[in-house]
Amino acid sequence: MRTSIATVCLSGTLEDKLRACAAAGFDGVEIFEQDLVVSPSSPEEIRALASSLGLTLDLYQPFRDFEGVSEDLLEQNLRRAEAKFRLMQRLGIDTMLVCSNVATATIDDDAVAASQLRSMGTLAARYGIRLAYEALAWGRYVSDFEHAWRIVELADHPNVGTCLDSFHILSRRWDPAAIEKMPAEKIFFVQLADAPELSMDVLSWSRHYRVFPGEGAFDLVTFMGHLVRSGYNGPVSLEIFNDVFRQAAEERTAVDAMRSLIRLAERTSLHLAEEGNGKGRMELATLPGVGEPLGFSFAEVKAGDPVQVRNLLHQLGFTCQGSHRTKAVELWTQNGVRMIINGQQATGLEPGISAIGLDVPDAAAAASRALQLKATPVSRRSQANEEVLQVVAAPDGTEIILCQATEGEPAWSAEFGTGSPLPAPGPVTAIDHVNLSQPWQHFDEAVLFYDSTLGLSTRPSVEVPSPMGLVRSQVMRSSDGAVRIALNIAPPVFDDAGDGSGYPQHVAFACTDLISVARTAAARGLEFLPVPGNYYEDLDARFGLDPEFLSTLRELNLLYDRDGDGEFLHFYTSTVGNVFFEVLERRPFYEGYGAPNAPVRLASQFLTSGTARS
Ligand SMILES: O=C(O)c1ccc(O)c(O)c1
Ligand SMILES: [Mg+2]
Repeated sequence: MRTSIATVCLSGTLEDKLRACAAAGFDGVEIFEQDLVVSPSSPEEIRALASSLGLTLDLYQPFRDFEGVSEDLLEQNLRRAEAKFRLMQRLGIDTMLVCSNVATATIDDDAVAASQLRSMGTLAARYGIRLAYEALAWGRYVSDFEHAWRIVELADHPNVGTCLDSFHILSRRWDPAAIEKMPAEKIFFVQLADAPELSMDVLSWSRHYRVFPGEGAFDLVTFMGHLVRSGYNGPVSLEIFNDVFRQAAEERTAVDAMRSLIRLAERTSLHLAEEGNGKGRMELATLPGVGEPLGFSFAEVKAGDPVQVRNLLHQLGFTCQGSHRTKAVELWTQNGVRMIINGQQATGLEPGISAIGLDVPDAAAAASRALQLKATPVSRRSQANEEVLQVVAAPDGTEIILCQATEGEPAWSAEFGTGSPLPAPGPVTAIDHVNLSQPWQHFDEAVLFYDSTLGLSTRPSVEVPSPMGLVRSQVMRSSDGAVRIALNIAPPVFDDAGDGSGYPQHVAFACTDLISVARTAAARGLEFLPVPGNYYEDLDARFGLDPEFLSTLRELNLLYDRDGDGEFLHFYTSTVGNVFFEVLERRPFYEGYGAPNAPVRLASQFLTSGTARS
């Protein structure tokens, strides 16, 4: 599959964009006219830069409002087109995107549109240029890709073909199966975009909310299946108009973009293996298939001064199982649940979640897959005869450690000298989930990262009101729920550095008896996150709880929820640095995360963090 990307997807100057696309591994780019018009570089310089970067210039776009016009206007439009053909010759680009007229068309007649496109094709042929006619979803008379195709057929000119753009097709819910009926050689170009389900006018949706494949709700795998079966083998190009990507660092966005295409190629290839690929010629690279993660192996908190984190873990029933032979690292356990306190290179650092260890069926394959998906490898300092761990960085910088699943204790735990005589038993049974705050500009990237590299899938996102603004929260989980990672967009008030780091994150432990964990913790002096009295009155109004039970909840600052048959009890510790802990009990078969209680937590954290205005 030849990969391409429109320069409009990225921030920066045209030169910045070209460098970022090349670095991310794209074969080519579409030059968006506006990027060229504002550039101080001449067309020849842009052509030379692209060539030196190994990028082909695949398309010049857009040419607007051409067809369906009066004879006078046609003449002007042809003159305008000819100027662009000359420019394209200087750039060395042979394909121009012509989008269906949205503004100046006055004649709703396919024969007229076709004959005007034919004239344009005859002119283009003199410059060796091909025209790819694209139906914009909000075109005046042509908004459907099959309609655009009928006009191309009527135009019947070798230099006039069509451009398919998944956004315009899927946003209008046209059936992409019709692509298979088109002769592949008349599909001159293909653009891909995904988008979240939104209820708004299609133009605003298209111009502001497109996302890379896999980050939205469109079925691009089926779309690609039809495309491959049509026999198309030209560039597959990303055209993403997105307000956030246009502000984010272009190198990262380009990598995110490439990751989306690599993942889409894999999914398409799997889909075609099931359904058959007809006359498909497109080569689709696959990736090492890896099973889903089986569970959390551990979570790691980095802390310059470990005292506060040690205290919290002790209060929650953990014991120190030992210090690492060679590093300032401690292993704390309870009943097989592992927490690492890492004091290496953490002098002066506020405590915060730095890594998550995931048990995977094949660590080497999982690491290879992640690297092929352009995850950033991380080398952790290790000495001879220590376990070498496979580590990649998630988009927010959290290190993801891919641990070979084993029966019993992992090999690396032998590197910790024995502290406590016995691993402590206790009611805590697992890490239930880890909650990570994401920089706002990398949220979609994070979702794609966890989906593509780890095989976690998304749950519907929720928005939680807090005193700092709405917090968007998205759970990614393995199919059996053994791994759940909740991603939150950090409200900017808490995020001075703009990288999510200012916002507290947490590890949630599942237990079998929340009230006993809370009582032990209280006896050991745990500072609970305080819960307001109003909350308990509301709880009583909603659920009519047994008065004794309600007063226990109130006494211990416990939160409560119910869904279907299941019940949920949980509490939060106070925050140290940037980390706090949650302990929860899922009484069968509660599947959620206590979403109605999230605003209570956020408001209480706001009041106790010193951020509140007095
Ligand atoms: O929003 C637009 O105008 C626009 C322009 C060119 C395209 O290829 C497209 O899909 C949309
Ligand atoms: Mg398009």
